[in-house]
Amino acid sequence: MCGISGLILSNTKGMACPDIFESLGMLQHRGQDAAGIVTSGPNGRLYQCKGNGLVRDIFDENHLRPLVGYMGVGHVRYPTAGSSAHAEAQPFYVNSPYGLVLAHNGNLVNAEELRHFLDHEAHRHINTDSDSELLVNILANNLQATGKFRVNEEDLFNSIRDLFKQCHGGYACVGMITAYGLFAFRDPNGIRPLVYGRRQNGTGYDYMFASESVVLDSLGFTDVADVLPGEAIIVTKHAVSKRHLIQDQIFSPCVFEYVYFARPDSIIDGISVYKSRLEMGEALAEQVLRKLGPDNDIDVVIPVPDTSRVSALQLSYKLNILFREGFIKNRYVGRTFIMPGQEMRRKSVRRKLNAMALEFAGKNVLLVDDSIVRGTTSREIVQMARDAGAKKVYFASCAPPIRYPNVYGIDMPTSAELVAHERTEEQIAEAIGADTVIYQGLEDLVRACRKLRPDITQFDTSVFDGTYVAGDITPDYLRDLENLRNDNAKNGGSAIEKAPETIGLHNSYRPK
Ligand SMILES: O=P(O)(O)OC[C@H]1O[C@H](OP(=O)(O)OP(=O)(O)O)[C@H](O)[C@@H]1O
Ligand SMILES: NC(=O)CC[C@H](N)C(=O)O
Ligand SMILES: [Mg+2]
Repeated sequence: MCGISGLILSNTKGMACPDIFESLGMLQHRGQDAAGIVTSGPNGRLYQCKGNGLVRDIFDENHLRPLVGYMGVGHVRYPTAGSSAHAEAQPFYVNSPYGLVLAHNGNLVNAEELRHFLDHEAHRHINTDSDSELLVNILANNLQATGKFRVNEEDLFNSIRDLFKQCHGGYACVGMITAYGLFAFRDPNGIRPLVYGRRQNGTGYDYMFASESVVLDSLGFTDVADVLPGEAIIVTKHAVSKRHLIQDQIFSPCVFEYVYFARPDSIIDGISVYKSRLEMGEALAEQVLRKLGPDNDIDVVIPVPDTSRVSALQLSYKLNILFREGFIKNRYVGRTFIMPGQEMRRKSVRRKLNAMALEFAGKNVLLVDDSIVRGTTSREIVQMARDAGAKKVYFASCAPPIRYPNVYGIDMPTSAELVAHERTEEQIAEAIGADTVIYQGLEDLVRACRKLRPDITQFDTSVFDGTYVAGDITPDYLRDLENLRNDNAKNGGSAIEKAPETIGLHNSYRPK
């Protein structure tokens, strides 16, 4: 689940890069593998800095100063296609036509078909295995077909409309065309989130797009709204234009944004992530009562930091059982689920969380997490609770059992890696070492999210029910994906994939 942002200032002599840099820091929880910024400076020159690492690893003052220009695009990456190579760090650039830059959050499910088309029919060279490079080339090819010397609004809208028909899957994108303007669009099902807002600056307005509203709040943008599914927005020095380009798809935002990905202080598609998590806690409390009964023997409710905190607090309130922070999080260790490789994820849980014996010794504890995916966290956590002296360990999850791969931008390509795959709740409890597991029901989860937007009739819930809203997801497709992206396959990257340099634009990043 990458994070994207784009900014165009009203003052064409200003520098967009400091705010884009700030935005990436606020989106870091969406991708920890790579970060990048491309700006459009004087005389239509593009400047980029991108590479593998956290935002703070990639950018310092020396890297930011050369990123001149009043307009730019930023990205933090969590790979879901291709590899973690430097060359796949975003934003992506293609020179023809016009000088085009794109940052992508999501995942395409017809990448092979697009790759074939770009090779055989469009005759475009694709230099990496990234699906985002395909996306930017499809857009470039559509623009090229207009045959115009300079881009205009109508041609850009038409090219994006065609892209909506060609590209299947999840994609929220922010891009720019040199010396022209910034643009953004969101896939016809609106699977991945994207918001925008404006900020008064002298006599004009700055415009910013971002994956999450927290960016816009913090940087002083107002009039925040969602880019709608199938909508494209173009912002130039002179005008802001919106167009709804495709209407026949069912809006299906990803429910996992509310469960785990997004920051609680973001509002996505009109739904406060924080409030949805309170609702999840409330509904999960009912499940606990159903499974363990009102006369249960739970002594204390303990959240698994960080994401589950909001829900766990509400659950304990509803159950009228003491809430305690039994696990202390090392604030310098990032999110474990989005780390590459199982060994790294497993070790990180121990480095990240430490159990305080005084909250566990001799007690029956109910641990609450937002989700159980591979079971990496829960397995370690349950053992840590037992080592700290817990008598019984119940484990409750704010999300239902995750049994199916994700194909729209969450790196869960392999059902066999999921702890709930082909296991009953009893078997899951055994696998993670808990006395009992308690899961949220899918209907309750959807209800928790819909409460503030009852008009959203459908969410992408594919990881829970195997129903895929976009693209033709056949068993063969899932089998190929599994072979390509299971943990073992990913660990065998080639020397070229790991090469430190990217080709293309002047790159101010130098590995330290
Ligand atoms: O079953 P698993 O494969 O372990 O995945 C699920 C866990 O991973 C996530 O935590 P993460 O550490 O990524 O982020 P957080 O600090 O925001 O909770 C999530 O919140 C669960 O705790
Ligand atoms: N998580 C994402 O949004 C990933 C974007 C894109 N598929 C990549 O792998 O770079
Ligand atoms: Mg967690």
